[in-house]
Amino acid sequence: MAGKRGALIVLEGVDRAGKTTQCKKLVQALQQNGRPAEMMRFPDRSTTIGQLISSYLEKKSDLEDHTVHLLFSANRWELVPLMKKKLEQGINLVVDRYAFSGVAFTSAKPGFCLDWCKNPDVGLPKPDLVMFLKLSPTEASLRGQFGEERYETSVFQRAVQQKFEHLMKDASVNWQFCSLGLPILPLTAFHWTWTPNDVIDASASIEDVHEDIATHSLNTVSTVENQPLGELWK
Ligand SMILES: Nc1ncnc2c1ncn2[C@@H]1O[C@H](COP(=O)(O)OP(=O)(O)OP(=O)(O)O)[C@@H](O)[C@H]1O
Ligand SMILES: Cc1cn([C@H]2C[C@H](O)[C@@H](COP(=O)(O)O)O2)c(=O)[nH]c1=O
Repeated sequence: MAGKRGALIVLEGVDRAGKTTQCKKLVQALQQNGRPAEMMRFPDRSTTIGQLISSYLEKKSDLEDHTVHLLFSANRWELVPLMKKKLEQGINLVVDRYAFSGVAFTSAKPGFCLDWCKNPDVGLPKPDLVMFLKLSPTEASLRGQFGEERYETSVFQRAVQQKFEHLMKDASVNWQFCSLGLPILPLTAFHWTWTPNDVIDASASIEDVHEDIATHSLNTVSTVENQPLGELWK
């Protein structure tokens, strides 16, 4: 590797957690700090594979569950050469969802184990930082357009959240946590406000969440620029 490489930064979370909003703000902030940055998102609905996925998510077509899982993964793999090229050019990539969504959403369906779901994504470029935006399904369901696409029910999102929590126990991944939103019912308070030691102190405001995300990202960008890119789950 000749020069400094860019960082691979991923934002994850349940639907409507604010990932896209924060990715856009982070790209702007990095650029304003003199760090080249671009946003990518998965699924990337612009490719041929992405269009199959999009039609499935919009409930215009049906796909067998294993098949759509592999399509989501293929959609990431088809973008790997471009991702590596940009990272080698020193461009920081801010990615809206990645393999963790792939595993969390499919393994929330009956009959899917975590290991089977992870396998197709083993060896993808490993994120230097994965930030998880935690939002209760109740609050998510109150945000714009929730319910239009497949998977957008509170029951399913709750199952997805549990799968994410399991994935976050994997210390081989550089997780950072953001806790958004206040608990609505006292009984759920412990669950939804629980955060591990390594916490981003995020409030519900877009600006406050952004500040935390930007701080962690700038640290990561500086730290990894001379380090080799890793391989996920290897
Ligand atoms: N911190 C926040 N507080 C209140 N509303 C927010 C916050 N962040 C984002 N929103 C709003 O919530 C909605 C969903 O935001 P956004 O599209 O960024 O989420 P997302 O996680 O990318 O959603 P999805 O994964 O479902 O596409 C938007 O209407 C956005 O303006
Ligand atoms: C990457 C990925 C995503 N999904 C799910 C998660 C969401 O419900 C949709 C994508 O919605 P967005 O508004 O475009 O973020 O797809 C999934 O099931 N598997 C995946 O790998």
